[in-house]
Amino acid sequence: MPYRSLEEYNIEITNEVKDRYSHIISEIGEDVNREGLVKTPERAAKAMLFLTQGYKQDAASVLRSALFEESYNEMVIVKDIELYSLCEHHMLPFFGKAHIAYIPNGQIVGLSKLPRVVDIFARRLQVQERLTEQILDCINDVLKPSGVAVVIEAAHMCMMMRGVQKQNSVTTTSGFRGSFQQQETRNEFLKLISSDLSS
Ligand SMILES: Nc1nc2c(ncn2[C@@H]2O[C@H](COP(=O)(O)OP(=O)(O)OP(=O)(O)O)[C@@H](O)[C@H]2O)c(=O)[nH]1
Ligand SMILES: [Zn+2]
Repeated sequence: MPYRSLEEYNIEITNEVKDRYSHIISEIGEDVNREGLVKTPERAAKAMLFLTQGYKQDAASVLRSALFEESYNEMVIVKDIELYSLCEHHMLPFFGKAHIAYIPNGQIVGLSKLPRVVDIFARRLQVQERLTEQILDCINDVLKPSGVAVVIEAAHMCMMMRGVQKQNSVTTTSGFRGSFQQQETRNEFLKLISSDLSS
């Protein structure tokens, strides 16, 4: 296969996806040549490729890029990280918040890298359970902390706009490794993520 630059590759993929969106728009009974829809297949293709860009990103190397040796060994919590993902069953959004904690074991990570890891795994076709575990495992494998915990609370559009049509249900998933498997540590984390410092 001839060499293609990343830019050429992206243009090619965008065009492929765009053609398929054109077809879908026709199939649902719309006129793809109508003024408001002329650019829609391209916009939709770019949006879908943006929302699934996580396949091309390596969460572990993002974490590895900002590790610092420190003796701090208390709980570090980054809570209320907003997330947007796509459910793999309907390709409809699910969205909400992730809360992450870890207890360092000789090294800390740049704080911004935790939300970056959330985005990398969220920007794929997902189920909430696997998303939770992938974030957890990635942090555990790279930081090798004394413990790590992840809680995700999310609303699923496939349960709101269609199907069972429940507007207010929120799904919570969680995962705990190392010292978070102890009741006391886990409870401290759960208490801290449910507290609102501004009130
Ligand atoms: N466990 C889990 N299920 C999910 C997630 N996102 C969507 N689902 C569910 O995936 C299931 C797919 O079930 P199916 O019966 O094959 O699909 P369906 O006929 O469209 O189901 P309904 O949504 O009940 O209409 C549904 O129950 C969805 O609610 C997720 O992140 N985790
Ligand atoms: Zn779904």
